Amino acid sequence: MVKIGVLALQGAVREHVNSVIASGGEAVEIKTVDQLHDVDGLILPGGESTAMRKLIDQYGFMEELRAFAASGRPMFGTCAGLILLAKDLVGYGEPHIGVMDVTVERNSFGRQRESFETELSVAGVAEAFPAVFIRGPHIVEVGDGVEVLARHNGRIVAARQGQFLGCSFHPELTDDHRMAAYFINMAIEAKEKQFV
Ligand SMILES: NC(=O)CC[C@H](N)C(=O)O
Repeated sequence: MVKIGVLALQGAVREHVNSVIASGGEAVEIKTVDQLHDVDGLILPGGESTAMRKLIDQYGFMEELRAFAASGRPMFGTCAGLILLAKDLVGYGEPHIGVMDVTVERNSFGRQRESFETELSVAGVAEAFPAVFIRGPHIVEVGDGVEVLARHNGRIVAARQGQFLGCSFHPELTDDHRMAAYFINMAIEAKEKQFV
């Protein structure tokens, strides 16, 4: 069994923990840097990326999150978490963790639709996945080696680059746990590779 950490500084943490458990994984809330050494994959939840960034700096997480990425273990950013992973942010100076080769724009879906649910085809995950958007970002551009997994109205809203998975929506807020299951599989595969 793989152990998945959920960065627990701010945002929709508990829902991700429940979703991982429902998919047959073990889940732990990550509150201290040391706990990162003990997990096979890491989920960066939705919430508010600027608030999360402040706490990341305050608790000395930044260097360790980059080291986590460099170790090859999978990372899954949902909504604000995707913003944290992106190498480039539209109109927003320096990136945060800056490891996934995508350019992300924040708050992409207009005011009257700040919050909505829609069904998406997510490659390799589901033909009709219930996607909840809450002031979500979208991916403007992807680098080489990034696979687009889903679009909404022509905009990229889910992508994967090897160990990195990102989506604009909140897969943990419904009882469809196929995104969590997909990520657990990424962690299983990455762990198996270490032992070959
Ligand atoms: N649901 C979310 O994670 C919203 C993201 C938020 N709008 C941000 O820019 O960080």
